[in-house]
Amino acid sequence: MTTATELSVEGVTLTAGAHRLVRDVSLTARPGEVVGLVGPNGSGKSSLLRAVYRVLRPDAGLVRVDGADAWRLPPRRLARTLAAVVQQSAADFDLSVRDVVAMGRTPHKRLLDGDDAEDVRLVEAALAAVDAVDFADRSFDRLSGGERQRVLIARALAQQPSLLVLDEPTNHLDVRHQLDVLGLLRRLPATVLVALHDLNLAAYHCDRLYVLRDGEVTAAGTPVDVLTPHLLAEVYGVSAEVEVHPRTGAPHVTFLPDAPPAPAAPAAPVREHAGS
Ligand SMILES: Nc1ncnc2c1ncn2[C@@H]1O[C@H](COP(=O)(O)OP(=O)(O)OP(=O)(O)O)[C@@H](O)[C@H]1O
Repeated sequence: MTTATELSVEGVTLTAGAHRLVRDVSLTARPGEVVGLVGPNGSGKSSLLRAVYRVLRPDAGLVRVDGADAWRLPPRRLARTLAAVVQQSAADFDLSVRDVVAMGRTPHKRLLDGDDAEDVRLVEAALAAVDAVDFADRSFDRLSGGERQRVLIARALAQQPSLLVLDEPTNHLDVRHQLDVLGLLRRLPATVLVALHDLNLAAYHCDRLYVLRDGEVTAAGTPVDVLTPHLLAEVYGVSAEVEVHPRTGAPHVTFLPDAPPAPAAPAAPVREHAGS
């Protein structure tokens, strides 16, 4: 893997037709950090990630990758830096699992180059990293949702990115593979930006979190600073207790069945805490 990359999103606004998806969002992910993007359904997480991996062009603002405007970089150069694991669409690969993972090597090769020994080694290592060796020869199309998700993560690993962007990578995964995948992300010598719904996984595995609400950043900071009962009531409308777990040292959220207290004040401004 190459040296980790710095990602900087500066005042990004995204629209689709008349619909504003994200407004004036700024965030940074420093080299080697795992930064989580959390927020309710429809808050703009996937849209923001699409701007980062260059599918949805910002109407305003910049996405910088090691200082360079990501939208002006040659696509191949960006693909050598950034890999994305996006929400799965319908099956679209009539390929074996190993072939799908090998596609991750494409940005590092010239047209018509075959796989060399290093490509083969990296593909096998990526398959092993997500526990997919046993089904490497099967058709991707016939895998379960969780197996497919792991293969798509392996493809991103084979790409050897220095910046990895993932949209709900734990979707479909059983608890063992959720922990394995997020643990793996932490150990990568890459910068990671990951959208997650599971706040306890986010709390444990992310260095910092950004909370999106209605397309804007409403809070940012370390998990312990951000994941407060007040924020959870305000942003998600849920009642919760938050304790620092004695074994993990990370905040642990317990959701309670009762309604949250009525918010005392209108939406809070962005709170960037120390260390963010
Ligand atoms: N192309 C589009 N045209 C119109 N509206 C869109 C488009 N893409 C997304 N939206 C809307 O923008 C909002 C943000 O969507 P987005 O997928 O970014 O949210 P999200 O936070 O990732 O949600 P989820 O947690 O449900 O995956 C939603 O209300 C969505 O319906």
